[in-house]
Amino acid sequence: MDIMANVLLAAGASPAMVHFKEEVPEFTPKAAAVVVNVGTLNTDFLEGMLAAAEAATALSKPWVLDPIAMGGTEFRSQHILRLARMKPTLIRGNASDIMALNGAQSSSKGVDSTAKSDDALDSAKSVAAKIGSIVGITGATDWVTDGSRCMKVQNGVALMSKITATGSSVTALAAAFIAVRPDDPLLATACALCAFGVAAELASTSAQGPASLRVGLLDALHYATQDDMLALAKISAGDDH
Ligand SMILES: Nc1ncnc2c1ncn2[C@@H]1O[C@H](COP(=O)(O)OP(=O)(O)OP(=O)(O)O)[C@@H](O)[C@H]1O
Ligand SMILES: Cc1ncsc1CCO
Ligand SMILES: [Mg+2]
Repeated sequence: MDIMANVLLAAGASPAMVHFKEEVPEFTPKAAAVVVNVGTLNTDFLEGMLAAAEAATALSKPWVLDPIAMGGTEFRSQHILRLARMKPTLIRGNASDIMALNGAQSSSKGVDSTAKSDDALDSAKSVAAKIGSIVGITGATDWVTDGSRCMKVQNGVALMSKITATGSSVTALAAAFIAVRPDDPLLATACALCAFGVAAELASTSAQGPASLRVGLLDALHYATQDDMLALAKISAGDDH
C-alpha cells in the first residue's frame, strides 16, 4: 500500500486507500478509477472489494484487478475468479498469476512468478477473450492484450523484481493512466508499464540495490520529463516474441 500510493503521488495522480465496505458507496463516485488488489486478502477486505467493483461498474468507471497469487489457496482463487467475472477494465498480473487465471496449475513461488511473461501471452489472450477485459502481464517483457490486439513493452530493469509490490504499483499506475484515456485502456496500460519501466531505468544508473532503486524509482517518476520518456520508451504493437 505504501509504495502503490507513493508511485501514484509521484506520477501526479491522487491515491486514496479505502477498504471499508461502508465507505464504498460514498467514495467510489469521487474516484476516477478503482483498483482492487487481493494481495493481503481477508473477508473484510473482500466485502469492500466486491462492493467497489460493483459500484465502479454501476457508475461506468474504470476498475482494475490485480490477481496476486492466483492459485495460491482455494479461498483466494475462488474470490479472484468471482472478481474477474465482474469484468474489470484491466487485469494485470505476473505470468504465474495470469496462467493460473486461465486454469493452469499454479506455478508460483509464493507471490512471485516462476514463468516467463512470453509464455503467459496465450493465457492472457484467452482470459481477455473469455472475460472481455484487457489483460496485462509483467516480467522481463510486459504484454498487454484485449484478446486480439497486443502491445509489447520492453522497459524496466531486473532488480525491480526484488522490490515488493512493484507489480501492484504498476497496476495502480495503469488505473491512473486509464482514468486519463478511458477510450483506449489497452494503450493507456502499455503507456503506464512503459513509464514505470523507464523510471526504473533512470533510477538504476545510481541505485546500489533494491532499497535505493525503490527510492530512485519514486524520484524518477516525479522528475522524468516527456522527453526522457520518449527517448527511452520501448513499446511496440503486435505479438511477435
Ligand atoms: N527481468 C525484468 N526486467 C525488467 N523489468 C522487470 C523484470 N521483472 C519484473 N520487471 C518489472 O517489474 C515490475 C513488476 O513486475 P512483476 O512481474 O515482478 O510483478 P509482480 O510479480 O506482480 O509484482 P509484486 O508481486 O511485487 O507486486 C513491472 O513493471 C515489470 O515490468
Ligand atoms: C509479498 C506480498 N504478499 C502478499 S501481497 C505481497 C506484495 C506483492 O505481491
Ligand atoms: Mg514480482
